[in-house]
Parts: sequence; structure tokens; C-alpha cells
Amino acid sequence: MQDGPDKKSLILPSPAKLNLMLHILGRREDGYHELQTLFQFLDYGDEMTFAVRDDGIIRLHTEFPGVPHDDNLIVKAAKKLQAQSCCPLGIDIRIKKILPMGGGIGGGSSNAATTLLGLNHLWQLAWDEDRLAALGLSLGADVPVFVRGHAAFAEGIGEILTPAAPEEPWYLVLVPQVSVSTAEIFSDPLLTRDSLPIKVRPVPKGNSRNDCEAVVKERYPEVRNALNLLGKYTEAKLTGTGSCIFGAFPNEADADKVLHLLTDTLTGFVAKGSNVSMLHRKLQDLAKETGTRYS
Ligand SMILES: C[C@@](CO)(OP(=O)(O)O)[C@H](O)COP(=O)(O)OP(=O)(O)OC[C@H]1O[C@@H](n2ccc(N)nc2=O)[C@H](O)[C@@H]1O
Ligand SMILES: Nc1ncnc2c1ncn2[C@@H]1O[C@H](COP(=O)(O)OP(=O)(O)O)[C@@H](O)[C@H]1O
Repeated sequence: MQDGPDKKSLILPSPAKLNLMLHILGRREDGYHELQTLFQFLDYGDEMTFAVRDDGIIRLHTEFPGVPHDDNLIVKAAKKLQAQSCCPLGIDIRIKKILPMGGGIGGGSSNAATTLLGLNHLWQLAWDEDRLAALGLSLGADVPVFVRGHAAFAEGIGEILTPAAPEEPWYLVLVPQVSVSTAEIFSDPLLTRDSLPIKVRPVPKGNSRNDCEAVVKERYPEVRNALNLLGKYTEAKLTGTGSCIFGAFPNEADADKVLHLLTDTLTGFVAKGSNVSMLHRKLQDLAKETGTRYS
């Protein structure tokens, strides 16, 4: 990470996540679903640049097609943190966006978490991780895991996190050219919502299914096609509510080989699974350099 020469700017990564399994146990009265899911990060993601402003203005300079400035989770995260901390400072934010939107790899949630951690550092708020995760949860069910930065078994609506240590293979992630709305999948009457809770940790083998997969496959032929094609080489699974599909490989070269065999019809990328997010690895490096805490 490059702390700017004036210590008022910062470049941070905003990694993707995978759901290595996802079981739906039921639906709460507020419409949210009780889940059990295993989150792991990828060493692959967006790059965000932050520069402090003295005038209190929060501005995201990168345009997102279809997402108005004030609806962007980056801006929402910055504004909430500013309001709750009564911070008089503002921020200029730019992002190199490579994560597909609506892909089930958590780009929006990750961007929100990177914003919270970056601003906590630059605005010198000294909020602890619990407080940042609670604010994150008010932005989206997936934000807390990115704030905490450790692979985790998640329960509740995704916010009750127990650190986990799954294997860290290389993944081939296929990106079907469709954006899947999480709310749309969770409101489908055909979604199964009756998985029995897993009570043993770590998650026993044979529990890696994603309960959203059947509904997403039915609604999106592009996703069905990607599952079928990758399934010829390895176990292929949906992450989150899709649209991305992933499969594990023992090394980068094997994953690359299959990616090249599929690129005639599909796009995708290869990335290493990681139980400590690359954002947190960068923040730890920064803390060492400056002798400060980062949250
Ligand atoms: C289910 C997951 C698995 O990672 O799907 P993906 O979004 O990653 O695909 C996530 O927890 C999603 O988290 P996130 O994307 O932050 O969800 P939110 O913005 O909080 O919710 C979007 C919508 O999804 C539904 N929703 C979300 C989470 C949940 N446990 N139950 C739900 O029913 C609700 O209808 C909600 O309005
Ligand atoms: N910074 C952001 N990055 C991505 N999507 C965002 C962002 N802010 C708001 N969104 C909205 O959130 C939706 C879900 O985005 P994303 O988190 O990338 O998908 P998923 O939850 O499927 O992984 C997008 O389709 C977009 O409308």
C-alpha cells in the first residue's frame, strides 16, 4: 500500500469473496433469510484510492453504469461513517472496478468495507472492528465479513461470524454476462428454505451445495451453461445468488488451462483463495510501517 507522501491519501484493495457452500434454513418475519454459509476471499478485486478533503465533501469520482452517485455503497458507507463519527473531514474516492456487479462475489459489499476501513484510518477515528462491522451490517448482510477480513462460517442473515480455515486452492471463476439481483432470487417461491442446520464445525464434507443454485439455473440459461461447461473439468458451484460459477484446482496452471479451453464462449479469471483478505494484509503492513493500529 502506498500511503500518500502527505499521509492524507491511501490506495487499498477491495477483494472478492466466494460462498463455498450456502444453505437456507428459513425466512424471518422481516423477509430476510436465515443462512449458513462459508465465506472465503479471493486474491482478486478492485483497487480504491482515497484522498482526504478538508471541506467535508464526500465525492466518488468514478461513474458506475446504472448506479447513481448517492446510491453507491461506497458513498453510503462514507456518509454514514462521517455522520456517526461527527467527522468534519471529507474524501475524494476513485476506483478501478474489475469485479462484475451482481456476480455473487460481493463487489459492492467489499467496496463498502474497504471504504469504512480506509476512512477509519485516514480520518483517524480509531473505531474498533465491532463498531465498523455493525455499521457495515446496516449497509448490507455481506459487509461485516469484509470488515473483519477473515474467512468465516456465517449464520443468522450472514452477520454471525465464526472464523474458519478452509483449504486455499486456486479457483477458476466464470462470469456469465448477466447480473443477478439477490432480492429477486430470495423472493422466488420455488427457493428451498428448509435445510437443516449444520451443528458440527468445520462443515463436514458433502455439505458444499448452494441452495440458490436450482432457482438461478432455472432463471438464467447463461448460468446453467457455465455450470455445465466447468462441471466437465471439476465440481462447479454457484457463489452467493450468482451469477458467477467457480471450481477449485490444485494449482494456478491447471486452472489457467481450463480457463483457456472455455474462453471461446465464456469470460472468467483465475485467483487464489485466501483466508485473510488482501485488504487486511495491506492494512497490517501499513500498521507495521507507521507503528499505528489500523482499526
Ligand atoms: C446471500 C448472499 C451470500 O453472500 O448473496 P450475494 O449477494 O453474495 O449473492 C449475501 O448474504 C447477500 O448479502 P447482500 O448482498 O449484502 O444483501 P443485502 O443487500 O443485505 O440484501 C439484498 C436483498 O437480499 C435478500 N436477503 C439478503 C440476505 C439474507 N440473508 N436474506 C435475504 O433475504 C433481501 O431481500 C434483501 O433485500
Ligand atoms: N460499489 C458498488 N459496487 C458494485 N455494486 C454496487 C455498488 N454500489 C451499489 N451497487 C449495487 O449493488 C448491486 C449488487 O452488487 P454486487 O455487490 O457487486 O453484487 P453481489 O451482491 O451479487 O456480489 C449492483 O448491481 C449495484 O446495483
